[in-house]
Amino acid sequence: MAAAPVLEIVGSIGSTNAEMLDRLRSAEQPVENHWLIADRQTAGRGRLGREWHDGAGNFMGSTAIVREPADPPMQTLALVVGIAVFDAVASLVPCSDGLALKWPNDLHWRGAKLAGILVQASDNVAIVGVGINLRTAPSLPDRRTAALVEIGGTGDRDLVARTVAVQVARQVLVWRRSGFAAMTDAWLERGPAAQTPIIVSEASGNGVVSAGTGTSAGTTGTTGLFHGVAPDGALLLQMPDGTVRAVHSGEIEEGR
Ligand SMILES: O=C(O)CCCC[C@@H]1SC[C@@H]2NC(=O)N[C@@H]21
Repeated sequence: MAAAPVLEIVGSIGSTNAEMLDRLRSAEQPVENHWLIADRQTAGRGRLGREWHDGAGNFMGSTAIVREPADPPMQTLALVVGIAVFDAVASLVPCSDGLALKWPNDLHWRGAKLAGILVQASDNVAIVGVGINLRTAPSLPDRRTAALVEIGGTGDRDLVARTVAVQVARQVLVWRRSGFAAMTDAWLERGPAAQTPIIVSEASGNGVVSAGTGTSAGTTGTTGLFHGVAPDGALLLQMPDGTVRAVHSGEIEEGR
């Protein structure tokens, strides 16, 4: 069994991920199961170079996963943490029916974003950052957002922190013992239904670029059907001609 998590709580900070990366650069030895949690972030980061919006009473925390020689590929960690965050949140809401993972690692409530995960890996350490809207859902021009208290869940940040930390430790243990290939079913049980129409914008470097092979009102990207996730964490997209294509980085939205 993993040791009990240590929660280091700070007031205002730029970004818990950036702080953990700074600690790594200053040769501080990272310890697993240690979470740095901020009351507020002034420079929160999201995937693909986006900003992560700060909100009073929300959960914003990061931890380190230190690579062991026999560990599965680090790029699958983000999906593993997605499973953990799903389970943590599901245990803290009265009914989890509307919760779903969105590839690669967002958590949605009836299509509105509730939580996001940012994994930043160096050679042998992955910094895993988790943001969950507990009390404040930011207003964004391009997406719907939700907060846990709005859906009947807890607004107790420290309870959420403990629950997330325990679930992440649990899923990382499963990942280490069995590999992500053995966890794809667990991800799919929490993810979109097979054959859901989706539009994929593939990422290159830090930004999202359209693959440019299809269009839908106001959106460009590759349109296809959700076909699952691969053992290496890639999204499997079934193309209109029936072939299946693996997408390693990018963004999806539901199509029609
Ligand atoms: O959805 C995303 O794009 C990922 C969002 C990750 C946000 C968390 S909040 C704690 C940690 N610190 C950051 O700056 N980002 C992550």
